[in-house]
Amino acid sequence: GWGYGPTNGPDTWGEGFPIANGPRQSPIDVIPGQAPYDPALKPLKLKYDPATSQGILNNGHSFQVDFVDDADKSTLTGGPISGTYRLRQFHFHWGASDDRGSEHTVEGVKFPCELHLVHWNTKYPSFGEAASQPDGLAVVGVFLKIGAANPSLQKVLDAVDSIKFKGNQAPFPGFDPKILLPSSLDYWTYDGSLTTPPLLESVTWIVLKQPISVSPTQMAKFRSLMFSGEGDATCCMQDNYRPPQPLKGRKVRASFK
Ligand SMILES: Nc1nnc(SCC(=O)Nc2ccc(S(N)(=O)=O)cc2)s1
Ligand SMILES: [Zn+2]
Repeated sequence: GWGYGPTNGPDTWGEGFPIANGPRQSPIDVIPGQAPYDPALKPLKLKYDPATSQGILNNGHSFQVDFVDDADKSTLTGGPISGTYRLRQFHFHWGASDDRGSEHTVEGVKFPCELHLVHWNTKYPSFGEAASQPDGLAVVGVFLKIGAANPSLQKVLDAVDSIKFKGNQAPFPGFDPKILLPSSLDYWTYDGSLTTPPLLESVTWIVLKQPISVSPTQMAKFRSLMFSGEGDATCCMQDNYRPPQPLKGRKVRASFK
């Protein structure tokens, strides 16, 4: 199956998923000077209930924290979207070294890691249904920048030893993802896609301008995970990011001046 290696990585995804060369693919390089302030954009409203956090899973491509999404308890409203989107999961993308790892870039600047909080539009009956609709998903992207150790992030990283291999999962109750967000919710927004197969063009991207911090030691913790199952030889889960894709005429808007 698809992955991030030399024989199954992003450059090969178009073979199995032709939409890889579609008109609204993600990630992109954000160029602030070409992303005008749009006064019509509303502030982001993120209301997360820690009681909805459920488990943490190594899915062989990243690791994710899954949320119970059978009620409007952890939601995203406002911002560029209309209606209510429910939080389903969050996960990360990172590099083998601190000079790369993010999916979105800012004027070519790569960050060592990027957090994605994945939400789906409740006008559709399920995540799976929403994932195939042009307004079905909304993903909040947060850059991680090398600096002081991040105690909120450490709560997630402390669980990583229990999910080292593909398919490993563990309970992860009572976690409030709001503590992972930066103090400013200023954002860039554009119409895009899932950044991994099936690369569905159903995502309203909301990329926060302000990064959160991560220490080099914390980055090493991300890289201690494995792409492979127990017993397989292959090495560390790292460089699990897709590079920026062509804008193809899309406009990026800013929520801030
Ligand atoms: N009917 C369907 N069920 N599930 C899917 S795709 C599962 C899924 O959540 N994929 C996913 C892939 C990439 C991203 S990302 N990196 O945030 O763009 C988020 C989510 S399609
Ligand atoms: Zn992602």
